Amino acid sequence: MNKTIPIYLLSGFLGSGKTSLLNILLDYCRESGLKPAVIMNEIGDINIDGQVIDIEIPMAEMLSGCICCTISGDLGATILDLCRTYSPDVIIIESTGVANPMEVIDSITESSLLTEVELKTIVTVVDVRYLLELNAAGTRRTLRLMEDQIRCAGWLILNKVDQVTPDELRQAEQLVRRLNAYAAIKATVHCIGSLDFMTVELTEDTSYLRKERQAEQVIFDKEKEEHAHGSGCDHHHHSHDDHHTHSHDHHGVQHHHSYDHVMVYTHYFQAPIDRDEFEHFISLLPKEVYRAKGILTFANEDQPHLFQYAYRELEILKLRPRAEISNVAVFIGENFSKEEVIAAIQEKLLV
Ligand SMILES: Nc1nc2c(ncn2[C@@H]2O[C@H](COP(=O)(O)OP(=O)(O)OP(=O)(O)O)[C@@H](O)[C@H]2O)c(=O)[nH]1
Repeated sequence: MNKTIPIYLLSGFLGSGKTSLLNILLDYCRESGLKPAVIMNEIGDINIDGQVIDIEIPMAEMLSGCICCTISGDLGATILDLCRTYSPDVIIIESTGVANPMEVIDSITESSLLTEVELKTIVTVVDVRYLLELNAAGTRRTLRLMEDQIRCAGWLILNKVDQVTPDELRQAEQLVRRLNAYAAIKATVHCIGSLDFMTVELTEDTSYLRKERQAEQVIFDKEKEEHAHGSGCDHHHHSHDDHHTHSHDHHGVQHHHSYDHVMVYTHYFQAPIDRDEFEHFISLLPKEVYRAKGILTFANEDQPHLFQYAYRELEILKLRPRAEISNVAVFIGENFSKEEVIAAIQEKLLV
């Protein structure tokens, strides 16, 4: 009999730490002798994060869209293809930071009709400082998406706790607990120590999601009548069809897309750039560009570098990429002017 392949879905807003968690999970798989396969989804047209994944690990890239909507139809086919080609012991999906996990569940459920896969759990990584900032500012759209990601989780990783005080961490814990009364919560730095769910889930049959979805169908009918609440995957009273912003229509309820307020600009550099000038350029980025990442060749350095910029923090690491990759940077944010970014690149970096 075929074994059922567990799927873990990593969720969380842009820059929260999903790839950091993915790398920890992959290390765990290697140490445990498990054969993983990875699906990486990026809203940009290039997979920067995938370059740090071990070349031996089968990886499917789903680019230029979000698996929760624009390319959701491809996810089932991608899962099927990975299963048939590699027979992995486990599949880990890293969704874009703007994905609404409930939509992804639909695609995974569809693929489970075609092959023996089961969504084990959704792990949502939360940047605690950013969550508190958005909550204090009452910034609706992004906050709402983050809240949906939190509601959907079976596990919640409160990450980047090095950037908040103990009191702020308590506030964040209370906030996420109000949104999700049932998820296990772990506070981490760089997602370290967040592996409990993998070890627990791999040995148990946690079909809580399936059970909830059956319950949701019943509740949905009731809620449609009441048309009462506006959000989420709350484990008790969630209705899949009324919880978020999405562009298509489910059961007659119109939605807007979760991430159409998020913009992406990809810049291909024609020549190596000066590292100091690059760091200066990054420090001047408008606050509307809250996430950037890329692979860069610096002048007078032979090895390429991976750069990560998330909410004013820049990190640059040497890299041995999986594949030959261009000198490229992806800028992500809300309502920023691509022309201004291009002009700044030309002025400050002369490329
Ligand atoms: N200070 C601090 N930085 C962190 C922590 N966790 C991750 N980072 C940094 O935050 C940046 C983004 O981390 P990623 O793991 O790439 O986040 P992500 O969620 O995969 O990002 P996207 O794929 O763009 O959505 C990187 O520079 C990380 O090194 C943390 O706990 N503390």
